[in-house]
Amino acid sequence: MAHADPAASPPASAVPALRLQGVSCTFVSRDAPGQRYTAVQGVDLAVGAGEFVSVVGPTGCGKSTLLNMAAGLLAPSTGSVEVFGAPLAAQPEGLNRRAGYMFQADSLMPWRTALGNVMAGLEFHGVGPAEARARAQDWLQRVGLGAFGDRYPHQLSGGMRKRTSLAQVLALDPDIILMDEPFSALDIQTRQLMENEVLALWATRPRAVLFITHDLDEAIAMSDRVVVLGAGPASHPIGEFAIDLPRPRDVAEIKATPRFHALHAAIWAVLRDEVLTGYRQQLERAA
Ligand SMILES: Nc1ncnc2c1ncn2[C@@H]1O[C@H](COP(=O)(O)OP(=O)(O)OP(=O)(O)O)[C@@H](O)[C@H]1O
Repeated sequence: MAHADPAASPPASAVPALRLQGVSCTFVSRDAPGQRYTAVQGVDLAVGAGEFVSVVGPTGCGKSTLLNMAAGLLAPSTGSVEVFGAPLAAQPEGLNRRAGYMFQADSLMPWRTALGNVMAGLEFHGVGPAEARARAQDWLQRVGLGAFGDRYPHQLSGGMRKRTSLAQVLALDPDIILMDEPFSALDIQTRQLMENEVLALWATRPRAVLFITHDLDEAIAMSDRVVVLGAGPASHPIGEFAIDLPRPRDVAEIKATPRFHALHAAIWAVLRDEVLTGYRQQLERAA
């Protein structure tokens, strides 16, 4: 019996869902408009299909810049972004259509109900109203808001609004999820609930996740891998850590384990000086 040569035709799963290769991003400087500021430089970062990867780094080091490039919202100055092996710029309008995004700020439309908000994304993607309604209702149910579909965003708590945003993203069934500090505005208990819910939903269908956070505890508790970015300018990954904690995880419980503490100590040893540098830079700019 003939066997395929694995080197000649790698399995589809070997193609990363997302790959940033030699990526840099240079802006016109905010502090001195005549000058340019290279936020990130020479960044190589891949997220496998179904892999949960967090990026941590000091404030202002370029985490959101990386995420925006992965989303296709920002074009790299040099280097390339590939989505399941296809260059991003070659995709319609350069947007990453395989990805759903969840940002720090609420992206809900205040004039639409929770159900209307979840339906809106589906309808925008061409799903008919009846199916959009059914899928939106199903996702609201799954995030625990089945009875709240008729509420407007201002009638929902911060955690409920986050759940609605999560339903909005997951209803589109993206293969990649890009999250930029999605829970940082929540109180600690609600945040832990949301983190556990995201992990539980992710476990039912693991998608590639690129998760940006300031919070090293959150990064370790959630991820398969944590990437540490150095302080800017020209920030780039300076460390990468496989998180070998067992799943399923409860984020509060996992943080009490010796392995979690060992991982935290190892990553913090790399991150600490960068955080201090980032903080110093911020003070200098403010002076
Ligand atoms: N549109 C822009 N124009 C000019 N400079 C920018 C622009 N966007 C980002 N920057 C600069 O690039 C650097 C990286 O910004 P970015 O928001 O990616 O960092 P971050 O790590 O996400 O920050 P934080 O941790 O504070 O959220 C910062 O110094 C920022 O001021």
